[in-house]
Amino acid sequence: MGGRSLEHLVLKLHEVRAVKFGTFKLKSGITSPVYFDLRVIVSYPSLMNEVSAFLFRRAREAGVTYQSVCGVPYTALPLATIICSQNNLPMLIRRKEAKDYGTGQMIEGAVHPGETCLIVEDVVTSGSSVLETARVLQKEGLKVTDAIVLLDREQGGRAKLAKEGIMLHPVITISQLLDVLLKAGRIDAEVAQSVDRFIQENTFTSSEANSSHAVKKSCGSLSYEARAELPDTHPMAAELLKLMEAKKSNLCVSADVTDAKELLDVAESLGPLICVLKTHVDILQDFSLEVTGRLSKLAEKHRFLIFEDRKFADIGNTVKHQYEGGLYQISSWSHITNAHAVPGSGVVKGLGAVGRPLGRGCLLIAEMSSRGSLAKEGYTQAVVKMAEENCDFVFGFICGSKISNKPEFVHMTPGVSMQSEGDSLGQQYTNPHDVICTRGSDVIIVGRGILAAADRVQAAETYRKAAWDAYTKRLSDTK
Ligand SMILES: O=c1ccn([C@@H]2O[C@H](COP(=O)(O)O)[C@@H](O)[C@H]2O)c(=O)[nH]1
Repeated sequence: MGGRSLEHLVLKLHEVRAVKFGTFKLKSGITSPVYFDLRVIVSYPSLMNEVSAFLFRRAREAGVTYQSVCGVPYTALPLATIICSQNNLPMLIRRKEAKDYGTGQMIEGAVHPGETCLIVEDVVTSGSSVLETARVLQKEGLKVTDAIVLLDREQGGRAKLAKEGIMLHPVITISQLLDVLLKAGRIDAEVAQSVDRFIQENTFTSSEANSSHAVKKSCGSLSYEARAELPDTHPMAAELLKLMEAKKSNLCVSADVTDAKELLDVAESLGPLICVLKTHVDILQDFSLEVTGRLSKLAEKHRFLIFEDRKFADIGNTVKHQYEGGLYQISSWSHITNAHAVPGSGVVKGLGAVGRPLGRGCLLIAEMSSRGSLAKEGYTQAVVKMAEENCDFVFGFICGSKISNKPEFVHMTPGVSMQSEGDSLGQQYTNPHDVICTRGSDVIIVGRGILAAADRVQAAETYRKAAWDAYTKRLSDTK
C-alpha cells in the first residue's frame, strides 16, 4: 500500500461512509451539510494501515522531531498504536479520566520529562481536543510542538493551535477532500459549494474556539494602525499599515497593462483610492526608467506604495542582479517586491542585500490563487518559517488567507473579483468580504475586476469600500 495516493485514501473514506453528505444536526444544534465519522475506519484494517502510514509520512515530511507518540482518545488511539508498532516508536496513552485507585495518573507509559511527544488526531475542527491532550502531556513535563491529523476541517483549529505553539500537519484538508470527491463524480458542485459555505460561515476564532457554542469568523482583532505601532513591525509594513488606515483603503490594484501611458493613467486616476499599485513592468511594450520615475512621483502625490510583482525564484546571487540591475532596475523604484521560497532562504538573503539598505520590503509567496497550485500545507508552513527567520526584509505574504498569527506580518491576497469565479487559465476568484473578514487577510489585490470595468474609478471605489467595510466588520466582530 506504500505508494497509494491521497485520492485513493479520500475515495476509500467516502466508500466506508467515514464522510457523509446530507443534512445533519450537530451537537451544537447547527445543521451541517457534511458529517465525518472517522470511528468507522477501525473496522477496515487495510484502511487503518493506510491512514497510519499517511500520518507517519506527514510528520516525516514536515521534519518533526519527537521521541514518543500519543493519540487523542478515542479514534486516534489505534492509529497511534499502528504508527508506533510499525515504526518502533514508544507510545503514550492519555486517559480520559484519572484512575481512582493506584497512582491516579493521566498518562500511561514511560514518561520522560523534557522529551517531545507527537500528538495524533483523526479530525480537527477547533483544535480543542488536541489542545486538551497537549495540556495533559505538558503537565507531565513533556514538550508538545506538533500534531498530525488525518483531516483538517479548516475551521480555525490550525490557527488556534499555532497560537499555543503547536503546528498542525494535516494529511488532507476539507478543501482537498471536496476537490477529489468532485473530480471523481462522488458529489456535485452544489454539494461542494454548500459544504464550502458552511465551513466558511462556521469558522472558530482562536479566542472563541474554547467555548463550545462559539461559531464565528476567524479574523484579526488589532487595527492596522495598532499593528503599525508594534515594536517589531518592519518599517515597510508600518508605512503600508499607516497609509491604509489614513486612506481607509486596503485595496491594491494590479495594473496589468501593456502600455506605459495606460499604466500612468491608472496610477493617476486610481491613486487616491488605493494603498498599493502592483505592477508587472516586464509586460510593458514601452518600458523605460522615465516611466517608473513618473510612477514614483504619482506614488508620492497620491500616497500609495509600488509593488513590482516580479516573483523572484533563483539563487541569491542571481536575484541580486535581477533586482538591482538589468533593464528594469526594480530596486530603484519599487517599494515592495516578492519572491518564491522554492530556492531556500538564499533568495531572500540575495534580495535583502540589495533592498534592505534602500528601505525596501519583500513579500513571500506562500499560496497562489491559481487552481492546482502546489504552494500549500507543508510548503506554506515552511514559507511562514522562512519569513520569521528573515523578518529584517520580509514583512508579509502573498496568500489566500491569514497564515501567520504574528500581527507584524501583512497578508495580501490576489484572485479577487466581485463579478467572476475564475478565468479559463486557472485563476480562481473570491470576493473582498470573504478575503478580509472570513479568511483574515489584510489587503485585496484586484486586476481585471477593476481594469475591465467601463468606469475604472467607480469599480475601484466599489472594491475599496467592500474591502474596508469587511475590515471594520472584522474589527467589531472580534471586540
Ligand atoms: O497567486 C497569485 C499571485 C499573483 N497573482 C497576480 O495578481 C494579479 C491578479 O489579476 P486578476 O486580473 O485580478 O486575476 C495578476 O497580476 C497576477 O499575476 C495572482 O493572480 N495570483
